[in-house]
Amino acid sequence: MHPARRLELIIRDDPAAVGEYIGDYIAKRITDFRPTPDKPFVLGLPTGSSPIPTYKHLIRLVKDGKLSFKNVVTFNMDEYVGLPRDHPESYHTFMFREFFSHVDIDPKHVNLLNGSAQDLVGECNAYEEKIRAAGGIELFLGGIGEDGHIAFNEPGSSLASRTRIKTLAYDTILANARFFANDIAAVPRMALTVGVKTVLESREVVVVVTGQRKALALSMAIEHGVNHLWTLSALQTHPWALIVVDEDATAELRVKTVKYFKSIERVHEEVEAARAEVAVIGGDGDEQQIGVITGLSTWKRREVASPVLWWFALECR
Ligand SMILES: N[C@@H]1[C@@H](O)[C@H](O)[C@@H](COP(=O)(O)O)O[C@@H]1O
Repeated sequence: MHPARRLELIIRDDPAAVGEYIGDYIAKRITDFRPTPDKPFVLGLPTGSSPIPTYKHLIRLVKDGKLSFKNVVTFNMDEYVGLPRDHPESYHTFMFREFFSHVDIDPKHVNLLNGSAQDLVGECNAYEEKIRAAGGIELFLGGIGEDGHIAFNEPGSSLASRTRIKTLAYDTILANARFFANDIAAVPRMALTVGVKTVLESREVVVVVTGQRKALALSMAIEHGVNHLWTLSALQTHPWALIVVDEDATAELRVKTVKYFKSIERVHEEVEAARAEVAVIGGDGDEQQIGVITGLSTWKRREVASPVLWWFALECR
């Protein structure tokens, strides 16, 4: 399948529906990839409350025998500096509590930055190297902060940044105080984070954005230019990016933007349904012919057999 060369926005009613959508999406990517021990699927993962419904859905799929993480290698986005690994709010603890302990992943395949490493710079450089050695990240799932940061790439982060130590913005410290019994003083001031460039280098990026408090960040990221003050906006330069949001997160978007992305999804679904009913046979390029295995009449009934849609079906297969 070709990367779709676009930034796509999918809107669902609520966080649970967003989690289901992303969970199914990731499950399909992993299954289609047919990972093996020699060719594992490399998945980037976030923390935060937004991805929890996705983790819940993925766990359900594994428990139902529909998905396996046996041949999946993961890299997490970030970790606080100075919190011991076993601290209840470390991202290491979060990931095992919310996800890894409930699926069939080999703990040896789990990679998290160590925010207590003696040499933090060395830790960051080694992490980048490890990602490279794993063949790069196939799909990076991300969340965002209210200030539009992806991972811990706070406003002003270079869009060419790589894994490094990052001082947290005061807004982020305030937002994360809820995980530290609302004690602002207890929130770490620094973190290790993959860079914007690290995320952009993954072959596909999927971002979850839910809740009205993320609405301005979503608008700044997709309706305005690429800007280091809203680091999620860098996704506009990625060839294969998907943002999945709930209705609340669309509060600051223009009606026109929402309608546009909803219409794109509708047409895409029509094309997907039609594609499922045809197969492509024959030579290359101009000689390529479309052979209908089933459902030509369905195509005709739907009146979607226009040259543009045929082209699209071919292009996206
Ligand atoms: N470093 C993490 C981000 O990776 C995450 O996206 C963000 C959002 O958290 P939540 O989903 O709880 O709003 O929290 C932290 O800042």
